[in-house]
Amino acid sequence: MVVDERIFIALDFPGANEAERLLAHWAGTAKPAIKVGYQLFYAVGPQWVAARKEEGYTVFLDLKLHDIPNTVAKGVESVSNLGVDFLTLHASGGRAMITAAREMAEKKSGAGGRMRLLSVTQLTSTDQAIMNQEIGIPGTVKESVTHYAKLAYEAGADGVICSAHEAGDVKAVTGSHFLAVTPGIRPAGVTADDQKRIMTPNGAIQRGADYLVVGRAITTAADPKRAYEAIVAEINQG
Ligand SMILES: O=C(O)c1cc(=O)[nH]c(=O)n1[C@@H]1O[C@H](COP(=O)(O)O)[C@@H](O)[C@H]1O
Repeated sequence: MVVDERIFIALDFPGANEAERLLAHWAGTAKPAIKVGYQLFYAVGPQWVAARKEEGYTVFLDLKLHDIPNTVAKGVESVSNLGVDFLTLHASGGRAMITAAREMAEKKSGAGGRMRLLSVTQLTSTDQAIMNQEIGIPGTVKESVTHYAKLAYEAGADGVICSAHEAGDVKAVTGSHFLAVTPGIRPAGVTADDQKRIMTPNGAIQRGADYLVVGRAITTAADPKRAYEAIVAEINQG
């Protein structure tokens, strides 16, 4: 069984039973990288997450922190104790908030290294009309994403969450090592659901994405492992 560290499976489930049933498909094989969002986190708590780390999973904790710098730093302090690999925070929280998070992540770095911080730019469920008319940000989505990417880069984040459409633009205004992590992944023939800025797995890699976040295309498939393996095969085709 092949796993690919570039794919994070979004464990968007109501509880531990559902999440563990999904992970059981990989029992006895290499472990896929997982993303725990707040639906699962609020249900199962930090101990469940720490236990997955102890089992050897690469864990991306998607809590999308957004608050005053001191509060976010304290949140990062607590999350750092879990040993997770990645944590999200909103770039729209501003420079001081992101820098406070980075400083705390550094202070708390241990033998396993430092937790990496990913700043959310414009959600992949947002298109230009929503951004302009509802959120009140003028211009194009690309302009907003690159603005936030530069801010996040300068403030000390390790990368951003953006759609694959902007992955190359993000690299152009930051650097090749600044991570572009892309949800909104839809293999050919899979419905977009609530996502607006979607891309196929191979299209995302071709546009410079470092990591793909894939939820329903795997978790609601009749055979989740087969769906995952098809995505691995697609991105390795090049
Ligand atoms: O931060 C995220 O992970 C995220 C940011 C974003 O802009 N869009 C987005 O879809 N996500 C997450 O990525 C996953 C996408 O799920 P699917 O649309 O089912 O593949 C969900 O867990 C979302 O919370």
